[in-house]
Amino acid sequence: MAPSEPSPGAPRGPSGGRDGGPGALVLVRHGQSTFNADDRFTGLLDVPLSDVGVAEAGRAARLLADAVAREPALAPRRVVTSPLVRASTTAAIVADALPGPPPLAVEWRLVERHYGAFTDKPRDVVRRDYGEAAYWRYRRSYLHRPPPLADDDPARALVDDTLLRLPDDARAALRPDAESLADVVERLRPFWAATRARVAHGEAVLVVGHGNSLRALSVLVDDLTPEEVQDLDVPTGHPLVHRFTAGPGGTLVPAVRGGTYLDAHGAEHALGDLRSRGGA
Ligand SMILES: O=C(O)[C@H](O)COP(=O)(O)O
Repeated sequence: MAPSEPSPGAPRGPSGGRDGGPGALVLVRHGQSTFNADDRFTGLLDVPLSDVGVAEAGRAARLLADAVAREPALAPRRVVTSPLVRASTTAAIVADALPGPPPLAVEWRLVERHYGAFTDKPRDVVRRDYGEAAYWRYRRSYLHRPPPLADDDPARALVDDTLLRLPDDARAALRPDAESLADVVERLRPFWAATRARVAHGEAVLVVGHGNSLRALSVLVDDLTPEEVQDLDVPTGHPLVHRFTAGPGGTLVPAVRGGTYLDAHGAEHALGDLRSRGGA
């Protein structure tokens, strides 16, 4: 994610949680999926974790359990996950390692960005077919939507299958053909408002999502500009802790903009690898 620099003017000090201040937000992108391993666009397809991904989820679980043992205020009272199986499997593995264990809640707003016509396509094929400039624009820009998923595309039935399993309000709110990152930010706003209120009241919340749904959530958490989020990447299976101090009117002031990885060295290594392949 973004370099861990203090936000200008942000008061220092850990999240209070049990001592009366705000709680914490822990973000985890699911472990490597079978499509991540094959370098294919996934979007709304419901693909499982690879064996590497299961191991990454186990590592995330150990990292967070160790951190909670050192700092009990970090213990999530709830785990909120995207309904897609790569995320919900990761969430279950991590939750099982935590005291409680905390209950799992499913939140459709955390599903991955709808990648439109790119869904199910190998990244190198899209790059070849659309050209270098368009490939990067569609992947990294804030406002551009990928070309729409056509009705006769074989991926259409798979995406519809996912959409059918989501609640009615999700189907009404999600664009059926493709999403920009800005679209994902908009659908996450109500989720962040509810989560921010919990954190402001001292709760620690663990959120398990996807490369782009977590990039979009970070826009809201850290008030990132479109330029800042363009360079933001999220490695698989690395817990990222956001701590806050209380701001005016129940707002949260990030103590460290971009948050802090529990395994900073490992996350940096994973980010280098991810960036060498063009990011999430
Ligand atoms: O291919 C995609 O949809 C994204 O780039 C990554 O999605 P993921 O975080 O669900 O792997």
